[in-house]
Amino acid sequence: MKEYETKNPYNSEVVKTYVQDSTADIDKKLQKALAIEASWAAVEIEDKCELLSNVAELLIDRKEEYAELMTQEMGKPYSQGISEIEKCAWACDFYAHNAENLLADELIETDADESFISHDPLGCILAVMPWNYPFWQVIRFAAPTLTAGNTALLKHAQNVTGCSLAIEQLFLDAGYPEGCFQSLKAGHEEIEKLIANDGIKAVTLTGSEKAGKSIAGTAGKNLKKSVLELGGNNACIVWEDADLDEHIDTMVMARMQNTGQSCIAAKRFIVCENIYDYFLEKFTAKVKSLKSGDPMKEDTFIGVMAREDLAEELQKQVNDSIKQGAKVVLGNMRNGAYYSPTILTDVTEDMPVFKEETFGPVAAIIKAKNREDAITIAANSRLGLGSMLFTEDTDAAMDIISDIPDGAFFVNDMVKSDPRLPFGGTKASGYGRELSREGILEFVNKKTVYIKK
Ligand SMILES: O=CCCCC(=O)O
Repeated sequence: MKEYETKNPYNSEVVKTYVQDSTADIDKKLQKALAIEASWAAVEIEDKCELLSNVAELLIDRKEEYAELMTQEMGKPYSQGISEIEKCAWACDFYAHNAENLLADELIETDADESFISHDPLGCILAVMPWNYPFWQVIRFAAPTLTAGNTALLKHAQNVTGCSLAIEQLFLDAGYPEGCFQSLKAGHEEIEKLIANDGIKAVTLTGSEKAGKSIAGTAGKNLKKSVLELGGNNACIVWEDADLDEHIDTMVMARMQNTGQSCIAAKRFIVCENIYDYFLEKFTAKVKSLKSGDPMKEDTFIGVMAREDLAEELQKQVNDSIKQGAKVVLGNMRNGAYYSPTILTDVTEDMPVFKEETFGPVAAIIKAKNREDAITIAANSRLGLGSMLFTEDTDAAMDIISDIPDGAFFVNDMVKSDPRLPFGGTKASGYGRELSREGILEFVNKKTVYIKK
């Protein structure tokens, strides 16, 4: 029997001790999922959507409880936890209202009497999810995937096991049949075995590039589909005509949300030299004004990082960049899992804070000669989740859409997910899309039906 603890990163107190699932426990859960696969797939779409509306309602009723749980387990500022749960409810409402249309047969005229694409569920989908948005990342996958008629097994990050079990209970309380959505308390070794099992039809991962390579490798070897949402090193490009008075708060939010622990955060600020000094002055002033502290307090914006080792790793990336010539304008102070909001200038393209994803409150600022130079610097990344551009010249912004090699391009706003829009990356940020029509169609059999009468 293997036990593990979840720990509050703010005060190091143990939140709870759990017993890890054995191989037999995991198999039992898989068998339970398989046992209801056909009956769940046969439930009318209207009824599935009603259950999803129940989830949305319960999320809103329980948002304080769930936000507190996230704060305890991974240090998310409470108020940002409330917003996360509200966003989960939004995604559930979106699919509750739109799934029927999105899954409808797609008629295609051919020389058959009738030809169309139908969308059948695949079966049991394995989801491997990270700790940074413990509810949102799961709901982003589960709301469309269950509504398409699949069942799901969730392997969540161990430090958010309480959230993982709360989500399982949430689906049961909303009226989903037992076995439709189950949480595993499993280690990585079990996941490899599970992917190879015939009962698992596909796998989705939100996580690191290393985890992506391993999971996609196992999935590929077993001819299973995978969707990967991996890291990001998003550029925030600031052209010389950007309206900083209007947008500086958004730019700061783009980097510092969730204490900087977000794949889609702005990590590299690439600023045209004509506006550089004014940008740095305003950006620094705003970052300085962010309140750090007890993540349970309503007015705390910067909490602790989810684990002390993550804060240490981040500080190492910063210190290695300083050795290569980066200058600290603000921050670079660590106390346990707390890492103070940090701004680095004189960042060059060979430094860790430019080349690697920084998963915490660190802004790397790079000066660009002009608009073209800024775009070239931004595109120099192995990752391709998204880019944002701030400019008053939206015609010029439209002209460079195809120069942005990422999964998303936002102009005068931060890269963010929205249930109505596809979400996913290119290059080492992964493949496949979540949310919107694209997301609900990732885990269906797009069956060609061709009928001659
Ligand atoms: O780490 C990834 C964060 C994704 C947040 C979102 O979907 O908005």
